Amino acid sequence: MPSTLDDFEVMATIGTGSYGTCKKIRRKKDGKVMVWKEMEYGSMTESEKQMLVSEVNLLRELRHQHIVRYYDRIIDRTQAIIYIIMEYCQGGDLASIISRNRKEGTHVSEDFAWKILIQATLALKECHRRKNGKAVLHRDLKPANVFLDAEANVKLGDFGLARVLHHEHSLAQTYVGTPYYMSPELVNNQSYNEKSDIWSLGCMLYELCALAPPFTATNEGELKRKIRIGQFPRLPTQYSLELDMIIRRMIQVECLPPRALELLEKCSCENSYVTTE
Ligand SMILES: CNC(=O)c1c(C)[nH]c(/C=C2\C(=O)Nc3ccc(Cl)cc32)c1C
Repeated sequence: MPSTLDDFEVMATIGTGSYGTCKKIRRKKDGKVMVWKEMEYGSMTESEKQMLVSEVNLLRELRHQHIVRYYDRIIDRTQAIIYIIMEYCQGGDLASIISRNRKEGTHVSEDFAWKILIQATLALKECHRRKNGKAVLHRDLKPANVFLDAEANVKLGDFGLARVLHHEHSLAQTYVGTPYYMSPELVNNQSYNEKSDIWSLGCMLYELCALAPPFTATNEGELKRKIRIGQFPRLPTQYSLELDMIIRRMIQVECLPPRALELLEKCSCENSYVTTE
């Protein structure tokens, strides 16, 4: 029996994310707390709508402990809104942790940084593992799209929708914000691939520790120049050389960053103290 809007009670608006509004909801029949992301599709072309539908169906196949679980979707054709029903992540997103640390002048611990690195890489490895020939690329890895459950375990969210809404003809969503995590292939107008996700993950982990992105600029031209050069400061000295080095491996211009699997092998030999599962 497909879900309807009446099956749920809206508890609160918890975020206006990159692609719509996130609301905390409670399922009436059993009280289970979930979220739905409301996305207006009225201004999308037919092909974008088809891409969105096939994208959501693909994402519903993703089952992994470090990827936000997609449960269902409701399409309200009268309002041209799709409601994507997903797992509730009580710990919120990494963007909130970074801004709080910036305000308080504090930093996440080394253990926490390794935990996020390993669990987010495990999630990417699952997505990049090709299923019937289709890898799911995130395309918009950033602190606002990485969530934490009640035990501060990673839950990667907003998978793949970026492709639909960043589609060059898309009117559904104008891209907002400076693309600090833009990978070298995007700077050079080449196609996005798995290693672009790894590059963005490296930038995100760098910002989690350093409280600023590796590459900053006042305009996109300057940002692209800095990314091409690929030089950025070492992590704050409270973080180990090993952590700095593995993040540096992910943000490499001269030779392509490693794939998720290679990263995990490197982590396991350098950090037996961080449990990965
Ligand atoms: C202030 N907001 C929060 O603390 C917060 C909390 C407790 N949860 C969230 C967001 C999500 C959440 O809890 N589950 C999600 C699944 C997919 C997406 Cl795109 C977002 C979420 C947020 C933004």
